[in-house]
Amino acid sequence: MKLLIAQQIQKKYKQKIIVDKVSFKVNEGECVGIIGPNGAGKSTLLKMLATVEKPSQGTLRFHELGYDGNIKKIRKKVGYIPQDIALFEELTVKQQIQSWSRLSQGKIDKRHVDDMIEILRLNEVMKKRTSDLSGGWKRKLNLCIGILHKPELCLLDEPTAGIDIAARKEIMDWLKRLQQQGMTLMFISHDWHELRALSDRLLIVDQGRLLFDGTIDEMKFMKYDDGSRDLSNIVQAGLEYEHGWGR
Ligand SMILES: Nc1ncnc2c1ncn2[C@@H]1O[C@H](COP(=O)(O)OP(=O)(O)OP(=O)(O)O)[C@@H](O)[C@H]1O
Repeated sequence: MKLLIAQQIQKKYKQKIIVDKVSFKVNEGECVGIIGPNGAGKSTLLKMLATVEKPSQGTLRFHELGYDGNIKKIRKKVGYIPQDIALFEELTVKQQIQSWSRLSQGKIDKRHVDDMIEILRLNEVMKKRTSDLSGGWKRKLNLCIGILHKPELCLLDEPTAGIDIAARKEIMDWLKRLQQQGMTLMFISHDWHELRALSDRLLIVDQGRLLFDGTIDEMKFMKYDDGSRDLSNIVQAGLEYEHGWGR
């Protein structure tokens, strides 16, 4: 079953095209990785899917709901975790989770929340003030808060950026657990290990365009016809990571 359908979506800031007529579909329960060079338009694409930005052109549908006129309903079903961390710094972790749960428009499933707290090991820092947490802990807390309402689709912008290997593994395990529970995931990453471990499918974005939509295994048949060095390097790195095909 299709969960999300993007048709020819475009985003312009002033006259500059940031996302250029991108179309793709996401099935229920799928995990889609998004990769591309810096400034390619990945975050802007994710923001449109999250209803944070409105496409300048094109259409987005979530199940049978068009994004136009249904933003409130869609936000209940979609979780978005941006790179920036927006937390109440003066609250303890426990208060933070309680406050965001109260602010949530949907019903909170306590088991889901407890499960996230456990797997992200947030119970170790429950009494700490948010302002006293390290960057990695803040990121984990931010991730937990972004999907307190147990959305059907979770959109993550570089969920493991700038954190240590142990915490990264916890986040990966947590994402796998969410996927096993049936959540549909889309995540931006620059890390082939993560993309390989989590994604069923890959979207490669460059200069606002969708250059590839398929499995990592299908990627080895990809032809570069636009001479994009950055993209070739990204694909090359992926292939080298896989089996040394690119060497
Ligand atoms: N609100 C905005 N106004 C004007 N330009 C913007 C705005 N947001 C993003 N851009 C521009 O759009 C381009 C793509 O940005 P975006 O953050 O989507 O790229 P990205 O692929 O996520 O990059 P990175 O991997 O570095 O995070 C950049 O050139 C950026 O400067």
